[in-house]
Amino acid sequence: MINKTPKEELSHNQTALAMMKPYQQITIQDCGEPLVAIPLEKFAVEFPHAYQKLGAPYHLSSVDSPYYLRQSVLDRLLIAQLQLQENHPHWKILIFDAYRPVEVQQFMVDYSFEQLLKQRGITQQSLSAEQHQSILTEVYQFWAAPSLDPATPPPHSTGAAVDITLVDQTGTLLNMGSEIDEISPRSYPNYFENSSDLIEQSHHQNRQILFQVMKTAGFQQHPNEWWHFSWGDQLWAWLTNQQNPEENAIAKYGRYSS
Ligand SMILES: C[C@@H](N)C(=O)N[C@H](C)C(=O)O
Ligand SMILES: [Zn+2]
Repeated sequence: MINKTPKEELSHNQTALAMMKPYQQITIQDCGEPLVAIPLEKFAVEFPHAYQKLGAPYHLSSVDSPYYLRQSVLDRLLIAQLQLQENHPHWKILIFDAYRPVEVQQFMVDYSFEQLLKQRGITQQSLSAEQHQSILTEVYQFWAAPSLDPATPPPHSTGAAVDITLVDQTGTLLNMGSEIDEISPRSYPNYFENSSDLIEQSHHQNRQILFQVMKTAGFQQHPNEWWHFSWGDQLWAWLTNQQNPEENAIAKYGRYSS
């Protein structure tokens, strides 16, 4: 992990502020619903969890597992899976990530920044201020800022967001054409929509199956990420209002604190 100097810390925080997203202006009135354990036997899941494998600090939180969601969000995820199984018996939703403490959000932002440096063969020593800024901007297109401000919680820290994919009746992952968390345009939900390549068309169809069942259950999809869905958080409310301005939706969930 990169140990940030105070100057770098300031620069990370300034970039996060400068990159405030429009959905972060949405009012939050937390309904106080509990965070509940996901019944993992009903879904598909990978063990060990991807971020726990990387050493993410779940132990700092009172909820020390990613497999938690707010009650109504879990209810809707179960509805989405039933919807999926109407057309695809025995297929399952694979839960990649759900509740994420802010400490883990910070860890993953730092990790993703470090990975991009590695991929581009840039060392900390040779990193210019411009490169630093531009790589951080890329990271924040896919990761929410690890804000501790109650008015701008990272979506997963509310317990209302979930990162998922699909497995078929044999437990095999459907090919979505890119890995979860890939920082690239291939992660955009409709990236393969107009492809003439048959394999890429099947990636799009698979993404559409996931999108449709989640939409039916009331979820909104992150505009840059085929795998990220939420119900009741600020992004959900903002997207709902974009689609139907008369809704005036506000967020039902803020950062979860026990
Ligand atoms: C990158 C992905 N795992 C994710 O969860 N992104 C959203 C926007 C987040 O950080 O809340
Ligand atoms: Zn997510």
